[in-house]
Amino acid sequence: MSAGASRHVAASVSDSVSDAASAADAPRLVVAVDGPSGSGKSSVCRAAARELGAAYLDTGAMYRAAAWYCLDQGVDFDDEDAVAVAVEELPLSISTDPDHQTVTVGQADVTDAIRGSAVSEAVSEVSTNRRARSLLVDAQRRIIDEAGVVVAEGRDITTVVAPDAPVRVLLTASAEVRLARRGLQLGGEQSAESLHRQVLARDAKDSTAVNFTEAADGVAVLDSTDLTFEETVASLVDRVRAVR
Ligand SMILES: Nc1ncnc2c1ncn2[C@@H]1O[C@H](COP(=O)(O)OP(=O)(O)OP(=O)(O)O)[C@@H](O)[C@H]1O
Ligand SMILES: Nc1ccn([C@H]2C[C@H](O)[C@@H](COP(=O)(O)O)O2)c(=O)n1
Repeated sequence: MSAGASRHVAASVSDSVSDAASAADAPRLVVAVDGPSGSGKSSVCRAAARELGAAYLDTGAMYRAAAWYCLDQGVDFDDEDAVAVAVEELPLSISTDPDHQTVTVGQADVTDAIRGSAVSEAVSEVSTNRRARSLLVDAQRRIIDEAGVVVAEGRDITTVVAPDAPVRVLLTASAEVRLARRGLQLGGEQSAESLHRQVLARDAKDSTAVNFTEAADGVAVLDSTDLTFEETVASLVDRVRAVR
């Protein structure tokens, strides 16, 4: 199966937002993965999707793109209605190809910009906005539906976006290990305070909107604290192959 290639720019978040488009009779399988910051969701799920020949959906990138758009439009984050309206009109397009992650807002390629500190610090203002969440959840369900076979990761995929997925996994690791991994990922020069803000403080704020610290009924825990990256990917892939 193909993970998709071309991109379509959407008129708003309510329209088509991904490159995923599967035929009605194409195989379907949703792999839902949630977990806290730095647990390895994006890297592990992207690698697993590649190995499975599946599409890959990074829902955090959608929240980040929404935050980028709010910043770009000068939206007042204290005004919940204004944030929701911005997300409603968000012209978002996201690739589901695990080999080519691209995110565009209108004509702007924001793939790199959404990883910057301005967006990282603002994104919880979007993810804790109920109307914004509801719009993005609807868009995610549409993308997943079109993708056929897809590994989707975030904070509420196992519980809200795709609670009926045949594979549902909470990917965890100890706070100490997650901080160390994020530090390494960012080049080893971040202060302890900065890492704490980017990992644990963000988790604390995001936890007020959704629960991703405990596995819901039927969700398997994959604790990667003592696993290598390759062992973690293999464990996820094995769980998918067991139901295929
Ligand atoms: N089992 C593992 N062993 C060692 N390193 C790992 C493991 N899993 C992930 N990593 C590394 O940890 C770092 C953080 O992983 P990643 O960015 O995928 O986390 P995340 O859960 O998507 O975080 P966030 O939600 O904040 O975006 C990456 O550099 C990744 O390669
Ligand atoms: N399904 C999701 C995905 C992400 N979020 C929030 C949590 C983060 O603060 C932000 C960015 O996610 P990341 O790129 O760090 O995975 O979006 C959420 O609430 N629900």
